[in-house]
Amino acid sequence: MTTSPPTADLVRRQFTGALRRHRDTLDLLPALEPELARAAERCVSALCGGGKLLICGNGGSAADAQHFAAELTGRFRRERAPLAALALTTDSSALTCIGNDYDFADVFARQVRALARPGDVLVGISTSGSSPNVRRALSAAREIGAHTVLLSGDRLPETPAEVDVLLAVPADRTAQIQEMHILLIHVLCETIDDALLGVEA
Ligand SMILES: O=C(CO)[C@@H](O)[C@H](O)[C@H](O)[C@H](O)COP(=O)(O)O
Ligand SMILES: [Zn+2]
Repeated sequence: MTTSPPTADLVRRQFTGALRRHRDTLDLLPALEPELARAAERCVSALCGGGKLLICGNGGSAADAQHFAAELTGRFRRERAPLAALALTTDSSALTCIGNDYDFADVFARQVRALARPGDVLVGISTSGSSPNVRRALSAAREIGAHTVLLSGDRLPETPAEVDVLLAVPADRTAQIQEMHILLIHVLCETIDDALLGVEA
């Protein structure tokens, strides 16, 4: 099979679309910024109080969950102590055992029941907002007394009952929502670092 390079037209459309979605998200900031602040505040209070962040998602969002956790256990931009964050997507033994013996919809919720404590934060990442394993994880976290944050797109009609903070980006295609999610995740990382280290002059 031969492959042809992308046409200039396709590349231009992709970049123009991405710019438009960034602009749309910027326009939504009056609504989004308070939610981002609430999400960051819950993360900081968990981390400062001896708690942790648990993060989950499927496919590309599993990669985003790992990316987010690594920014915290490693470092984001500035030097600081490692922060307690764990992606629930990385333990193939837990994922296959729970998926095989129980249900794939329980792969994150069961880990949440094992690991989450009151005051922790469960961050669910789902472009549809409706993946059963992410939604069950949020419900399990809520039952335990952990805070719940959901990153999604614009397909949810309303904030699910089990979600404290909804960060919904104005896009409806999975890949495009993911592109905005990684921006929000980096904004959260910067906000967390500012709270812990002080705002840079
Ligand atoms: O990355 C992509 C598409 O860009 C896919 O791997 C995508 O993440 C998967 O289809 C997921 O299963 C979608 O789940 P969700 O975002 O709706 O929760
Ligand atoms: Zn993707």
